[in-house]
Amino acid sequence: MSGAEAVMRRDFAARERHAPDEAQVAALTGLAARVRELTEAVVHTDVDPAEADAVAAEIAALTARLTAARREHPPVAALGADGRLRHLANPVSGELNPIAPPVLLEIVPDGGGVRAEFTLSDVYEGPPSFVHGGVSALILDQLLGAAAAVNGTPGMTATLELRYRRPTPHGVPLTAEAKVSRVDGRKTYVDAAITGPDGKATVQATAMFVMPQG
Ligand SMILES: CCCCC/C=C\C/C=C\C/C=C\C/C=C\CCCC(=O)SCCNC(=O)CCNC(=O)[C@H](O)C(C)(C)COP(=O)(O)OP(=O)(O)OC[C@H]1O[C@@H](n2cnc3c(N)ncnc32)[C@H](O)[C@@H]1OP(=O)(O)O
Repeated sequence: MSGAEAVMRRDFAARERHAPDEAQVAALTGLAARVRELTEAVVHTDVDPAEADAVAAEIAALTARLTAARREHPPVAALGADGRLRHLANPVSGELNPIAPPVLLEIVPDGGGVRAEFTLSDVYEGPPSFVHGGVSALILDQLLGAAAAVNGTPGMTATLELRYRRPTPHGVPLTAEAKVSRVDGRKTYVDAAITGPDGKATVQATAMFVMPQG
């Protein structure tokens, strides 16, 4: 067993024992949604410095309340009741993670890979009016990895190649799709793209995932 695999297995087992129940997931999903609204409000606010200081003090108090009962690790990915992989704390798909848009993935039937429909707010802006290229890479890495996992050949991202064809607009519906093209032993090759509302690809990606030895 490789070092990375041993660490992941040990970590996974520790987190599985402390998975949140459904009532807690529902409440924390609502909490994360409010924090996303807070992030957007912080990015756009034009309040004066005294008001910003007063709000910061209130937020610090709220953070202390949440920290009163703290998990050692974020919740682990788990199989949901519908048989889908739920990445509750994932920075792309995690409904409990305020930094995730979230981009919720659907499995395309009959080996069609995975897809997602989502809209990114200007919190994710890079160039004016457009999505940050690193955010597009993050989302694509998640879709590519999920397609490899859904194919039954999960792995760690070993290579990720991106082609930025057109700027990706924020504030409009986007689609992303990923599908396995080839499996060669422990290596899985996957293609993906983000498509704008006009149906044209804005970013195309190819990745290779390697299942750690053992
Ligand atoms: C318990 C294990 C679970 C592992 C699976 C993990 C997750 C799957 C579960 C659910 C996934 C669901 C959704 C997906 C969600 C998110 C996706 C995001 C994924 C990430 O965000 S992940 C973080 C970024 N990622 C890393 O942090 C990787 C760091 N790295 C390593 O952990 C090792 O480096 C590793 C494992 C990559 C290889 O390690 P290794 O020891 O197994 O490799 P080894 O040397 O045996 O090579 C075997 C053959 O692959 C070729 N090869 C290897 N590496 C290559 C490279 N980079 N470029 C070109 N070729 C490469 C060799 O050339 C050889 O090829 P050949 O057989 O032809 O000679």
